[in-house]
Amino acid sequence: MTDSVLTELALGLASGKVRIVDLTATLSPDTPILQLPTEFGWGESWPFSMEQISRYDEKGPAWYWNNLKCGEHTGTHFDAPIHWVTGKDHENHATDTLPPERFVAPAVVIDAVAESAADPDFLMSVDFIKAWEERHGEIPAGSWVLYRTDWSKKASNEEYLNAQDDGSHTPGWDPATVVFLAEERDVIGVGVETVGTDAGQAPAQDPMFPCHNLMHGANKCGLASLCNLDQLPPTGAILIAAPLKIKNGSGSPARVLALVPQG
Ligand SMILES: O=C(O)C(=O)c1ccccc1S
Ligand SMILES: [Mn+2]
Repeated sequence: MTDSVLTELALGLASGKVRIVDLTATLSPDTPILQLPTEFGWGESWPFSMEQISRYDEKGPAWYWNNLKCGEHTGTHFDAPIHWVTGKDHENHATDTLPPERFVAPAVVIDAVAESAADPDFLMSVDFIKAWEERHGEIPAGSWVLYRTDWSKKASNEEYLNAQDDGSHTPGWDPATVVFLAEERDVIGVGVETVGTDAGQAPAQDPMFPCHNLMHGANKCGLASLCNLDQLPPTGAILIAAPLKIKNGSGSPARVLALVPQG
């Protein structure tokens, strides 16, 4: 009798034929957060903070716990379609109403490390995607598209945010690429290593913040501040990425894992 597919998965995990890769950055008060232009409420989204309630002491003799405070879009996090005005009218578009089927899905990884190292304002084009598809096949519908830049390996928050007088300079998307992925390839959404799914110079793009505008407008999702994408194959990984089930939430910090076939 053939084993069920989940039995096969369990055997694969036990044997190491399926490896689990953690794509999540550690969440701490040092976690870098998005720097928006001052006219867009910069500073209203708080850095992550923890306030100890007790640690096996007079306030809690047998327990250790903390209060947490942060914005929804902090650290490695999930963007729901409700996050953007263009996604506001979709159904089941918030963190508590998104279908759970969106939280486990295949992922492809597009390597733009060299391009984004050469130009921090690199915008991934449709031609760049199509050249990738020539090598790896068409991006399957229902996949996450992960944008590998190795940005998560930057030595400091300053280098990671790469803020200059005219804002941050970090890679992102040509608007046409977002439309192509959302409409021609029907992806679940895109994931990036940078602090947000859009380029640092996205406020000056047309439309402003095109990945948020067009991806959430198409009822798609986003993942930001991912790490370890260098440990994933171009195709074949399965992503487990779920937001906290926050009522009417626009997003939330998430633990993002990849199941990667070995050998
Ligand atoms: O979703 C985010 O984390 C994000 O990048 C963002 C949040 C709010 C406003 C603009 C942006 S660009
Ligand atoms: Mn976000």
